[in-house]
Amino acid sequence: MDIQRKPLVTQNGSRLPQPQSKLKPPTSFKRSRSPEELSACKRSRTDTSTSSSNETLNSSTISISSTSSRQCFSSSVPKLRSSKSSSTLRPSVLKPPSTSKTKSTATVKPISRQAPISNKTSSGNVSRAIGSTGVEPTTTNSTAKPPLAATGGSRKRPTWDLKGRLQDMEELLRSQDVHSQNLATQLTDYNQRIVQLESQKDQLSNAVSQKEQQTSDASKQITNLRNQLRNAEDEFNSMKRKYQQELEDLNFANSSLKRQREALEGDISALQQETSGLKLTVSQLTSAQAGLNAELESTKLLLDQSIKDGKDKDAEIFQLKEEIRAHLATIEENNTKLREHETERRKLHNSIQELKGNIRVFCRVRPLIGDETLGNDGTLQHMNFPDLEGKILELEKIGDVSLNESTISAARRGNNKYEFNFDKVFQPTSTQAEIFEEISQLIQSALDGYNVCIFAYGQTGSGKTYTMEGPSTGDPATIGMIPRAVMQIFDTVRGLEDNGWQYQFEASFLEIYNETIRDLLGSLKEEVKHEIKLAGQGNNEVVVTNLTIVPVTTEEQIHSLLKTAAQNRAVAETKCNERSSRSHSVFRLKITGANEFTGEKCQGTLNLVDLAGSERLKESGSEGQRLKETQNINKSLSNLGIVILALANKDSHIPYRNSKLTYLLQNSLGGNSKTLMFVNVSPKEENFQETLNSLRFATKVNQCNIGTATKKIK
Ligand SMILES: Nc1ncnc2c1ncn2[C@@H]1O[C@H](COP(=O)(O)OP(=O)(O)OP(=O)(O)O)[C@@H](O)[C@H]1O
Repeated sequence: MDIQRKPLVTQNGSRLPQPQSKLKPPTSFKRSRSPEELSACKRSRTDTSTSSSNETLNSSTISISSTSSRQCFSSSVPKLRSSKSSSTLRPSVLKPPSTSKTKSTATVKPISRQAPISNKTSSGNVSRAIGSTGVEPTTTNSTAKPPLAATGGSRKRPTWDLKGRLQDMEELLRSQDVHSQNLATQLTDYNQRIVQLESQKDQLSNAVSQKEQQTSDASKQITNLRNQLRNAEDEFNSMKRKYQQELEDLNFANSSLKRQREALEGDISALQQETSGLKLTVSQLTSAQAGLNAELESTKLLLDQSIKDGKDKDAEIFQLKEEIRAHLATIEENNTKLREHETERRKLHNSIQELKGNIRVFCRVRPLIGDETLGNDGTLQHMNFPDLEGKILELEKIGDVSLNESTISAARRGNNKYEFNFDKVFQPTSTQAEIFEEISQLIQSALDGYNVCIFAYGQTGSGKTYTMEGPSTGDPATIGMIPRAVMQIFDTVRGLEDNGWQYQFEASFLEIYNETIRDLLGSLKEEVKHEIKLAGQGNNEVVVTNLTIVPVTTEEQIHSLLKTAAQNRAVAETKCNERSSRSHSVFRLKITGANEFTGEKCQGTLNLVDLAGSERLKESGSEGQRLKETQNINKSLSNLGIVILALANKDSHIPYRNSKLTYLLQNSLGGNSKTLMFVNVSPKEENFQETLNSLRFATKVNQCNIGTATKKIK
C-alpha cells in the first residue's frame, strides 16, 4: 500500500526528508560482480557504515555520503531507488533540527499542500528530495512511525502552537533516528549476506575449477586408455601374426616330421632286413672266429719272435742315429768350409777382376734393322771381326782416304783400315744373354761390396738403350742388362741366405738433361731442384738432394720402378723431342750386406748408365736449345774421358765436378770401383765417322789403368 505523505517544509521552503513507508530488501542480485568490485564495495561499506552511523548520530539524518557507497548500495539494491528519483532532488538548505535550545531560531512553515511525489516505485517506495546537507533520499521501513503533523493525523496543531509543532518535529526526528538505525542494521545484514554470497561464489568457482581439473584429468585418462587400447590392439595383431606364423611353421614341421617318420619307417624295415642279414653274418663270423683264434695263437708266436727281432732293430736304429749325428756334424763342418770357400771365392773372383783391370771396355755392334737390311744380306762390308777370341774390330772405309788417324793407338792397316782392341767385341749376332754373361761377374762384385759402374756410350741409335734396358717387347730373350743384373742379384742373395748373408737394397733413377737433374721416380708435377752433395762428416758418399730413394725387397718392385722411370721419360720426351737421346740416365742400386755367422759386412753401389748420344753435330748448324744441348753433352762426355785419363795418370786433381755426370759417379770411377764401358756402334756404313769417333774414345778409356779396386767393408 502506497503511503502518500506531505513533505515537511522549512520556513524557507525547503523540504525535510520523509520516512518511507516500507523497505523491501533485495531478493536477488541483478548481476554478479567481479571480486575487485566486491572488495571495493566492502571497503567502502565499512567506511560508510562507520561514518554514516556517526553522522546519523550527529545530524540525525541517514547519510550514505560517499559516492562509491551509493553506487554499491544502489547496484546491490536496485529496487530501492529509481533513476528518476534523483531528478526530484532539489538543492535546499536544511538546517538540522537541533536541540530545543535552538528552537527559537528555527521557523517551520506549516505543511499547507500535498508534497509532490517525484516518483513511485513499483513497491511503493517514495523518493524524496535531498538537502544541501548531503542527505540522500532513502527508504524507511514501513514499521517506522510517521510524526503526527506529517501524517496529517487526527491531532492537528494550530499555527500558533509552535511548541507542539516543535515536539512533532522532534518526534519525527526520533522516528528518523530509529529508522536510520534500522537501515544501518539492514545494511550490516546485507553486507554479511554479500560476504556470505561471495564466499559461496568463491566456493562454487573452486568447485568449478576442481571439476574442470577433474574433467581434464578424466580426458587425459581417456586418451591414455585409448593409447593403451591401441597398443594392446597392435600387440594383439602382432601376436596374432606371430602365432599364425608359428602355426604355419608347426604345420610345416609337422608335415616334414611326417615325411621323416615315413623315411625312418623305411629305414627301420631296411635295418630289420639288414639285422637279419647280420645275424646270418654273425653266425658265419662265429664259426670264422674259431679259425681266427687258431690263427691268433700262431700269430702270437710270430709276434714273440718279432719283438725279439725289434730289440735287435732298436740297437741298429741307435747305431744309425749315432751315424746321422756324425754326418750332421760333418755337414755343419762342410757348411763352415763352404762359407770360408765363399769368402775365398769372393777374394779370388775380385782378384781376377782386378787382374783384368778396373776399367774395361766392351764393344757391341748392333745388327741392321728394318729398312737397313734392304738390298743387304746382313754382311757388313766396312766391319770385320778377325780373331776367334772376339777382342778385335776392324773398320775399313772404302773409298774415303781423308781420315786423319794420327793420334789413336789402333794400328792402321793399309790406307783405310783401322783395328781396335777391346776386352770384348760383340758381333751383331750376339744375344743379350751372351753379353750379360760377360758382365755378370761385375754384378757379383757389387754384391761383394764394390762400387760398380756400367756405361753405354755411343751415337744415337747405336743400341745403348737396347743394351742397358732392352726393348719393351716383353720377350725374355731380349731383356737388357739392368733387369738381368737385378735378377742375378736377387737370385744370388737367395742362395747366400743359407750362408748367413742378409742384404738390403735402395734404388733410385735419375736423368741429367742439359746439366739439370730430374728424378725419374718422383712426381712429374713438382718441379723439384736437385743438387749433388757429399754426405760429409767423414762420409765420402755422393748424395742427390730431394731424390726419391726406394727401399726394395723383390725384383718385381725394381721392375715396377723401371716402368715408372720409362713412363716419366716418355712424358718428358713429348715435351722435348729426342730428349732421351740427349740425356744421361743413371739407375743406381745401393746394396748393403751383413753375414750373421761370420760378422762380415759390405756395401756396394751398382750404377747402370745410359749416356746421351755421342754424335758430334756441326756446331755451325746447331742453334738455340739444340746448340746448348750439344755443348752440354760434349762437355759431360769429354769430361768423362778427362776424368778417366786423370785417374789413369794418377793426377793429384781429378776434375769430377766439371760435369754433373762425373760428380755423381765420383765414387764409382775412382780407385775402389770397377768400371765397364759398352761402346755401342751402328752397323751402317754411313755412320762410319761417328763409329770411328766412338771407337777412338773407347780405346782411350780402355788404355787407362785406374788402379786396384778396393772392397768397401763397413
Ligand atoms: N742388338 C740389337 N738387336 C736388335 N735391335 C737392336 C739392337 N740394338 C739396337 N737395336 C734397335 O736399334 C734401334 C736403336 O737402338 P737404341 O734406341 O737402343 O739406340 P740408342 O743408342 O739408345 O739411341 P738413343 O741415343 O737415341 O737412345 C732400336 O730400334 C733398337 O730396338
